[in-house]
Amino acid sequence: MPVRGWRGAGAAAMHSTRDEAGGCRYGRAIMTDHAIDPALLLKAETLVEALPYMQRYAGETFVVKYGGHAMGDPEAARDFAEDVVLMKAVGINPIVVHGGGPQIGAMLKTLNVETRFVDGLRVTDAETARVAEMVLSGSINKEIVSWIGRAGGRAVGISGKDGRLVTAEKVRRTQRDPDSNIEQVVDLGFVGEPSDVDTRLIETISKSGMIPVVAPIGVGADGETYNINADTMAGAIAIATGAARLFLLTDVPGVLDKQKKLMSDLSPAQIGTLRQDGTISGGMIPKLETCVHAVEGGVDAAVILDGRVPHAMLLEIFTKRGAGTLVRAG
Ligand SMILES: Nc1ncnc2c1ncn2[C@@H]1O[C@H](COP(=O)(O)OP(=O)(O)O)[C@@H](O)[C@H]1O
Ligand SMILES: CC(=O)N[C@@H](CCC(=O)OP(=O)(O)O)C(=O)O
Repeated sequence: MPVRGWRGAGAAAMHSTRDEAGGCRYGRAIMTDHAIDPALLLKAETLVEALPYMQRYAGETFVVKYGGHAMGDPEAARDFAEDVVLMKAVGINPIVVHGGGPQIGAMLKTLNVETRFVDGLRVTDAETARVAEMVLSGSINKEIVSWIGRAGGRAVGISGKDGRLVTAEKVRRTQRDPDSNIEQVVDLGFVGEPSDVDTRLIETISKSGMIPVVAPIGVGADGETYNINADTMAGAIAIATGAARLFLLTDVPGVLDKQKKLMSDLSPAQIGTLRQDGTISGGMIPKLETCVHAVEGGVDAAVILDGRVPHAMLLEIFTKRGAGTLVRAG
């Protein structure tokens, strides 16, 4: 199945058929005696260009991860909410999973709690877990619900704890000591990874015409609260819901190579190399691990997109002018 308009043979065929049948509609219209505002005609063209994509994606689930770095600007948040509401209006089932790393960092700073990351994951003691849940499930989750409401949609804000959506287990990481070269276990505290996803609650919300907005907090087998990287959470939900797409919105144009040039397509094998040669670091590590996991788990494609670009998702889904880094299984 073609995954992007501008790379998909199917979409190209649809466009050429339309051109052969009707010529350029904009060109044809200005041949008449009635002058029609060209800007309006361009708008109509854009809608017609979107039609085959709307038809193709109706009924599909798209998981959208909205990163903390992409959230800062109110205009970007409004654009993001409009994109999600538009997707729902044309029959796609969007599920929003949000981050909030910078916002958790700011709150920890206010509270004078030190924080550090290992491979893009925040080391989380009991106090940090409490703050992370407060910021993610409390303020950020409800803010996104409000933005979607303002854009004319209906959203329900939940975390992985609700309806036991995400059961988590403790992440176990090892790191090689640079001096001794010995592999050592690193204790990240209450950092979890999804071990089970029960999709019933999000399916109920989606089927009722509403948009689920999920905070990346999970619950352990004994009821402990786990702080989960939001990319990891989004990937697990995308696999469990059989999503066709996973969008990861962040604050860079996509994955950049060592010369800072955008890498527009990546396979899981190439991603392994990027990690080994140090091209990717920090938050990009869990992001790309998630993309690999998702496409190997059945998601058609995962795309890392610049959330600062107005309507980045609409351009990616409904036009030939998508951008970002697209990951597909080998
Ligand atoms: N090769 C790379 N290309 C692009 N970004 C990279 C790369 N390596 C590391 N990064 C970092 O990854 C960050 C995105 O991850 P993260 O900070 O977790 O964002 P978010 O909060 O949106 O999930 C970028 O801002 C950038 O600093
Ligand atoms: C374990 C872990 O690192 N959890 C993340 C959860 C939020 C997140 O992932 O937010 P972004 O997507 O904005 O980075 C954290 O505490 O920052």
